[in-house]
Amino acid sequence: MSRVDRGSVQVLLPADGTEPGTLDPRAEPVELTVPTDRAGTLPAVVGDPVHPAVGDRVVIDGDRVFVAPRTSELSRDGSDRTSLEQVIAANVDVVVIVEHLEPTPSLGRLERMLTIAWRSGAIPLVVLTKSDLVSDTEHWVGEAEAVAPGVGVVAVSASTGAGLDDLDTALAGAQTLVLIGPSGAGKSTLVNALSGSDVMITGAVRGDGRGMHTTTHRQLVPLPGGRLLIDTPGLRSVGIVATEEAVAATFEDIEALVALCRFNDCAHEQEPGCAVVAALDAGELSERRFTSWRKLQREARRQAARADQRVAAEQRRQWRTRERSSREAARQRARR
Ligand SMILES: Nc1nc2c(ncn2[C@@H]2O[C@H](COP(=O)(O)OP(=O)(O)OP(=O)(O)O)[C@@H](O)[C@H]2O)c(=O)[nH]1
Ligand SMILES: [Zn+2]
Repeated sequence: MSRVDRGSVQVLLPADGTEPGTLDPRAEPVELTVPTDRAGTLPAVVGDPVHPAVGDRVVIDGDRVFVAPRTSELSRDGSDRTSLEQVIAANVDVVVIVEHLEPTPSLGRLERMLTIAWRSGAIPLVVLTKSDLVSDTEHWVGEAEAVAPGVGVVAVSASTGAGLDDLDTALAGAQTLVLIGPSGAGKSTLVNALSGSDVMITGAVRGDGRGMHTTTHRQLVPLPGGRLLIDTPGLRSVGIVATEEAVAATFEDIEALVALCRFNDCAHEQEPGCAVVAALDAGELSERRFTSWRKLQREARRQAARADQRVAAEQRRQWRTRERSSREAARQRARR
């Protein structure tokens, strides 16, 4: 699925003669517009109808289109009361976390983006950009590796081409990518470098006298080598949708310490036998990382509580509706 709009979605079909299930960027794929139902959903291969997202794969049976089960979901916090989370990209293999080396990278932001990535079910990869502008690239690669245990870290420069081969190697086997990162980190530049052409002329708006229309910008871009890049507007403003599990995955090192604390319910403050405080005292764990862990944990808990509240509110609403209709039914029975 290459584009999701209100009322319809665009599905890219492989051009004739290309391998089924792949999109060759040289062969112009066939685009199919599929209307959604009034609730904005499409039937799924398995289970309830789903709100389609860019990256969804479909199964076509005659003139019916079904959404295939997803391998991963990148979500943001739903803004309305009916959706707790809004899926903005589906079936992403690798979340490329883009952070600039100049200005100085933010390790806290890396941790935040790692939590988003782990939450999605995709594999994160950290890319430090603009290495041509700094002389301490190796230092920052080390820092990034320390905050991202088990995650690949690559430094690149789109200007000189340094590191682009390493990036290509690190992406081997990844079919569908998204790039997240702060504005100006060099995401669009990186995509153009990966694709060898300017594929990222995005968000163009055209006026034709009858109001403004955004030109059909493809939200899924086929890259050379059979890769797909998802670039939806929602991604640009992706807030954190954290869970405690995703935070734990991001701070694996601290979780390992927590397991060593003497008390199961250790708050890592004054307790005797606290392995976290011991690591802080020994300088093996930085205050910065400890504070960042605490902060993201608090956010995850707050989000879970908010989600619970919304579920409860929705249940109350459904209960009131049911109650009203059973009262109505009782009244009609009484009239007869
Ligand atoms: N020197 C240098 N400049 C770069 C490099 N990569 C990107 N830039 C510059 O950084 C600026 C921002 O790059 P973009 O690719 O537009 O950044 P972005 O992450 O897509 O930004 P948003 O679209 O705002 O999210 C541009 O002026 C680029 O030319 C690099 O490797 N080296
Ligand atoms: Zn402890």
